[in-house]
Amino acid sequence: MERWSLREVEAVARERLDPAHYDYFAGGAGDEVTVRANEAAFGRLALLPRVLRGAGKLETGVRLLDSRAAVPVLVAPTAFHLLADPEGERATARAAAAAETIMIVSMASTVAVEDVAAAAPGAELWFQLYVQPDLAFTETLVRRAEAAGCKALVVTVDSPALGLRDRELRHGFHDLPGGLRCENLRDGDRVRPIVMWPELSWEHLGTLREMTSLPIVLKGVTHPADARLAAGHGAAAIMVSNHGGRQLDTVPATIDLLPDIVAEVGDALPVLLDGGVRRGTDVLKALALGAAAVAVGRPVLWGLAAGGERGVARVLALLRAEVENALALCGCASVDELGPALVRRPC
Ligand SMILES: Cc1cc2nc3c(=O)[nH]c(=O)nc-3n(C[C@H](O)[C@H](O)[C@H](O)COP(=O)(O)O)c2cc1C
Ligand SMILES: O=C(O)C(=O)c1ccccc1
Repeated sequence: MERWSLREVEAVARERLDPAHYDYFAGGAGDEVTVRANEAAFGRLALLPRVLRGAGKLETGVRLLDSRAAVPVLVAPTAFHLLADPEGERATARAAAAAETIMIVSMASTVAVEDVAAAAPGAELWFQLYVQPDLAFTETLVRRAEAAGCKALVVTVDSPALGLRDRELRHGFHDLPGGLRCENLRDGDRVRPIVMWPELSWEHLGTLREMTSLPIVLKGVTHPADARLAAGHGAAAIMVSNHGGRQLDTVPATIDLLPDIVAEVGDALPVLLDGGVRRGTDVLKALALGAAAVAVGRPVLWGLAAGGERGVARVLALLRAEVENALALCGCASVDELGPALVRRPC
C-alpha cells in the first residue's frame, strides 16, 4: 500500500469496487452539493502558523468521554464493510486498534458487534444506533453493544428518513448482495429491516439515558439551537455532521457550522465533527475551531477496499503523519495549543 495520499487510496478503491458499491460509498443526496461543500470548505480556510515556538516533542493524543485516542481522528460509523473486503468490519477494527483510535461501529455493520470486538482485542469501540420504534428491540441492541465492550452510544439524529441518493436509485442498490446481512439486526430466525423513525424526538433521549449508563453522543447536529437542546437533555457529546452529504442536500459544510456550535455549547460538552476530512491540515482546522476530534467515513472505506486491514491502517497512518507534521509546522506541541487564531479565511 505505497500510496501517498487519501486521494490515491480512493483511486485504487474505485478500480477495485463494483461500480454500484463505489457509488453507494461515494455518493450523497440530491445534487451532492453538501458532499462537495464539506471538502471544499476546508480548502477555503487557511492556516497561519507561528514560528520560533520551540514546541519540541509532539503529543497528538486526546481523551474523549471514557476513551482515549492516540490521534484525534476517529473512524466514523459506516455501513456494509463486507462490500469492500472479505474481513469487513473485523479488518477495520484491527486497523483502528493498531492505530490506537476509536472505531464507531455502525448499527448497519455486516459483522455483528460482538464479532467485531472479538476480532480486535484492545480496540476502543463505540456503537452507533438508529433508535428503532420497537424500544424493546432497541434495548436489546444497546445491551449487546454494552456486552461487547462499547464505551459510548452514538445516536444518529439526522435520519428521520433516509436521504434520496440518486446514485443508489440509478443502480437500484437497495439490498445487500450474496448473503450479506446487517448482523446486528438479527432477531431469532429473521433479520429485521432498519427503520428510520420519523417520530424520534427529544423525549426519547430521556428513555435512552434511563436504558444505559453509557455516555450518549448525538450525531448529526447542525443547528446551534439543537446543540443547546442536546446539552440540556444530557448528551455527553455532540457530533457536528451532515452525514457526509447523504441526508439533506444543501446543508452547509460542517467546518463552516462548527464555530457557531462551539460558541453555543463548547463550554458544556465536547464537540466532534465529521464530513470532508481528507488531510491532516483539515484535522488541525477543525481542532483549532474547537472540535475535540474529527471522524472520517469514506477514507476508511477506500482504505478497506484498496487493501483490507493494511489499507485502513495506511489511511490512518497517513492522517496521523499529516497531523503530526502540520502540528510541528504550526509551532504547536499538542492539540491543546490549537486555537482559532491559527485559522484565516479566505485563502
Ligand atoms: C457508505 C456510508 C455509510 C454510512 N453509514 C452510516 C451509518 O450506518 N450510520 C451513521 O450514523 N452514519 C453513516 N454514514 C455517515 C458517516 O458516519 C459520516 O457521517 C460521513 O461519512 C462523514 O463524511 P466523510 O465520508 O466525508 O468522512 C455513512 C457514510 C457513508 C459514506
Ligand atoms: O448509508 C447510510 O448513510 C446510512 O446511514 C445507512 C442507513 C441504514 C442502513 C445502512 C446505511
